[in-house]
Amino acid sequence: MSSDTPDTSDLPEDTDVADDEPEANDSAVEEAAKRVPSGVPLRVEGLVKQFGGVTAVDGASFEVERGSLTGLIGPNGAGKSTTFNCITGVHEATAGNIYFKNEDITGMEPYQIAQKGLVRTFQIARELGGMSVLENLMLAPKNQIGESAIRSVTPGLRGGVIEEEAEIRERAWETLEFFEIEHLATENAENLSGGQRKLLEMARALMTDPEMVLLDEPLAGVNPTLEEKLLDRIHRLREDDYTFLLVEHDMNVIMNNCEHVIVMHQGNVLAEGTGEEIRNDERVIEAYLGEDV
Ligand SMILES: Nc1ncnc2c1ncn2[C@@H]1O[C@H](COP(=O)(O)OP(=O)(O)OP(=O)(O)O)[C@@H](O)[C@H]1O
Repeated sequence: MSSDTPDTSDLPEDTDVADDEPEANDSAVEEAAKRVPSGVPLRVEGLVKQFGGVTAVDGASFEVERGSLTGLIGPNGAGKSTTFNCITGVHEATAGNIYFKNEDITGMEPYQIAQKGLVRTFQIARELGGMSVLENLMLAPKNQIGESAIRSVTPGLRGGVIEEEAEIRERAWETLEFFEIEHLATENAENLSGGQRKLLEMARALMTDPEMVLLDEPLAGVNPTLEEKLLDRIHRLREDDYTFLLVEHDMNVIMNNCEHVIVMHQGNVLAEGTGEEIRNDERVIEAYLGEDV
């Protein structure tokens, strides 16, 4: 399947793509269509990942809807992190395929996948801990995307190229303000609290102008105030058409925030549905064996 062919089948009904549009609008419509990704940006098909004799992921298949906040849950060892690592190119899949916006990204390098707009948050590495929060943000696009292909982070200009440091700096400040951590701009990252680090990790991911963000336990160790702020920002970004896939052990967070939940168990997808459906699914209850679902 060609990655360059936009899938317009999921265009909302109120878009101005119509047969009777005047010809003068055609190029504008084409441009708009190019910016509209598939309704299902992420599709995982029969994913298998083995480490020696250990099968961590065993044929998992699922889809994530564009603009959704989808939860990926499962008991310890279910294969969630390994799935994340395969999707983002950190691990090479043993078998199966991963499609992002209808393009087969299986086997691509993490930076190539990031270039396509699919990123995951990473813990702030030790070497970045000694740098300021602002420097951490300014380095993020270069680290994850590669200097030659830094995409504009200005809404509506996705796909453009920015090279000037001033623009990256401006975007970094906007991102700091969005997370209300501009007062920490000059602070060394290693001095941040656990919760502030989580905000910085998320902010770094956003600096790469992603369309989809994979969040692996973004709220672990975060106090309730910062947790509320982080969730609020995720919802605001989602309204802005970002897509999120969230691994989180706190079931209340999943149930209260995710409109769709995928449950993994023993490397495969056990069940999918709304939080309510999942909560009442006997197979899920059994898989967790007494954990509070
Ligand atoms: N690098 C590795 N080498 C060998 N086995 C691994 C490796 N990574 C994961 N595994 C194994 O694969 C299985 C799935 O692990 P994974 O970390 O993906 O599960 P998880 O659902 O994220 O678990 P948790 O919720 O506890 O973080 C586990 O049995 C784990 O021990």
